[in-house]
Amino acid sequence: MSRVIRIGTRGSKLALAQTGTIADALRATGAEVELVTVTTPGDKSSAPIPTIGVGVFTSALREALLREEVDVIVHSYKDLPTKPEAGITLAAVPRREDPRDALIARDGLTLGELPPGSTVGTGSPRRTAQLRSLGLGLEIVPIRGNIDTRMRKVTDGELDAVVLARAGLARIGRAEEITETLDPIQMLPAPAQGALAVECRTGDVDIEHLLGSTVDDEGTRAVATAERALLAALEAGCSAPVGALAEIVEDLDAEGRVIERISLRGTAAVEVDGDAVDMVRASALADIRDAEQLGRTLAAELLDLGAGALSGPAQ
Ligand SMILES: NCc1[nH]cc(CCC(=O)O)c1CC(=O)O
Repeated sequence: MSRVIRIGTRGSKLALAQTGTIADALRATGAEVELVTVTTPGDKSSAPIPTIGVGVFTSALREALLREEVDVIVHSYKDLPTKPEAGITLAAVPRREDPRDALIARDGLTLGELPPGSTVGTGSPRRTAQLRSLGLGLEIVPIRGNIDTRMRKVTDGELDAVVLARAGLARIGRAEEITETLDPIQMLPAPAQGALAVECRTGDVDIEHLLGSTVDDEGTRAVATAERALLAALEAGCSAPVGALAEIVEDLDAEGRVIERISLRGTAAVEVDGDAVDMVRASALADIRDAEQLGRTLAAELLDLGAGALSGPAQ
């Protein structure tokens, strides 16, 4: 392709690392690539995300794309609103990193080793609800800021621990400070956590094909589709925090041939007796081509189990 490909990115260390992987992959095909930094309201405000709303990190990038200031934009997939945006195409979902959440605690402690009353920082209603439902007597402290700012609260002794996405820590080179990678049995990640979403303008077929043939990963797209379909269906029916994790598993068909299926686990919070929080959980298996339907079916099951009795945005 003879034109220079302009990739829009937020300026944070994490965003630059994520965009850098896409830029490198495109450069490896011989393309000429330029990075354009876009500041978003989410970078300027320090208000809690549930207050300023989902989309704070993504709308400014999409506006720059639609104004033709850039040709490609890269998001953390989990930060994208579930509602599709007119004029914008999801051109690639690259192979995802480890989707799990991670604990960074003082003195190398694991979750089970933190004494009751320990302070754990997170701004995520999903992480808060799941930590509470573990019944460990932890005190959850709302925090915000970039990954380095959050980690500093542990090194400075202000908090006993923080919970962050493993993928983000790996991308900025701080994964070795993780003291425990949380098992999805205890902590289901956010839908599409660890995955990137690479968008271009609808109709920009050169770019769409280039992205589709260089950085798209079919398996990641399928698991992210299942997780996001679950989130979208629950957003429509409730406002509880939601966790989801889909994985590709090998199974046998009726004739005994090995086939790939998607296994999906989901959780959502339910309020019991005032402020006590419980989580409902469910899981299901489907053909890899039925990812979207699988997400919707599991969401319906969670709603039947009582998901949605809690107020606050799903994130
Ligand atoms: N909401 C902030 C955000 N968006 C993406 C990541 C990490 C990378 C990812 O999950 O893909 C993070 C930080 C975190 O949750 O620890």
